[in-house]
Amino acid sequence: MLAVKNISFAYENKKVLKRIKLFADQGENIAIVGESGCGKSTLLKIIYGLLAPENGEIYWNDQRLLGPDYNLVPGESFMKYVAQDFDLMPSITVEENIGKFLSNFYPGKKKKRTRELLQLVEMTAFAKTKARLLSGGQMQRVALAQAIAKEPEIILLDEPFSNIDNFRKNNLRRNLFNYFKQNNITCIVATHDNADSLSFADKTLILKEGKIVDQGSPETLYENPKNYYVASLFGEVNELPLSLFDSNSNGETILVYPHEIGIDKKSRLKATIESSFFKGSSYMMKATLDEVTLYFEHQHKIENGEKVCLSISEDLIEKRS
Ligand SMILES: Nc1ncnc2c1ncn2[C@@H]1O[C@H](COP(=O)(O)OP(=O)(O)OP(=O)(O)O)[C@@H](O)[C@H]1O
Repeated sequence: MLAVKNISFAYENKKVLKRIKLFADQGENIAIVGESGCGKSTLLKIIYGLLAPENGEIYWNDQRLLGPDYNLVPGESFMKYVAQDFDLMPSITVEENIGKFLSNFYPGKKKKRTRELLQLVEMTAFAKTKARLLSGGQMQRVALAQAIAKEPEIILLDEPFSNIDNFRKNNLRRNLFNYFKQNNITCIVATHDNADSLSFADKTLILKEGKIVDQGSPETLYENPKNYYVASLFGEVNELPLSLFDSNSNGETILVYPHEIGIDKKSRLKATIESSFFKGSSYMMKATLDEVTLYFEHQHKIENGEKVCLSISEDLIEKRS
């Protein structure tokens, strides 16, 4: 188990992390999400041992991780870290870049493992290509293969798919996160990508200005967001005055995702369409309702200026208010 206990950190006198607590079981996948600059990368660097915390302790099982003030070479043998800037050796091939993390003692075993890793990150076709000729996304895939070459017990990933095109990203993400589960590798991933934090995380931690403001299963955080900040990390969300639905309300607001708003001719909530955005499987409609701007999803495009009656289920209003 990874136990991060009350970590605080400042760059010179700029406080960046405040009393962070994080626990991850063996094989657990934890996503750290939050706005840019909230301290996600800094937290990973501290866990890995690149930065020394001002206060607090980190343990892997019963072993205290002492950090850069005690280790000449950062990191521990059971832990790997893939940063946003991956440093491959430019003048050697992809397979050599991966192979340099494997033992030369059994050449047959090394070859087989390199092949496996190339397949996992879908880079087999580039095995003989020099690293300097790769695109950013291809380099990122090689860096991921390097990190898992020796089967770490825990892996720290900083925006692991940020340079990878959508075409490959979904498959690669499934392959890797399944691989971690199958091999019981603990994974801590700092991410802006909802698919990482919603679809694959066992637990999501929400960071704001260096503090954990909420944590829980992705379903719980998504269904019962504590506030607008939490909900907005998962995508578009409306913060609507409760007075739209309940005349007795006292300035309270309610969070509603666009797909939770429907059209119902019997509803008294009459809105005017302002614009529409094609999203592939649906349209995101921008509308105004009593001078409030809101977004809702609809299967078909509706023309600007048209009036529609919108509805939100009473159960949802009760749950979120
Ligand atoms: N080497 C540094 N020296 C001084 N300040 C730094 C340094 N690195 C990061 N910071 C500051 O610390 C804060 C946290 O940065 P960090 O990179 O951890 O955020 P992040 O949540 O990972 O951001 P992003 O999502 O944009 O990668 C930011 O305000 C950043 O400007």
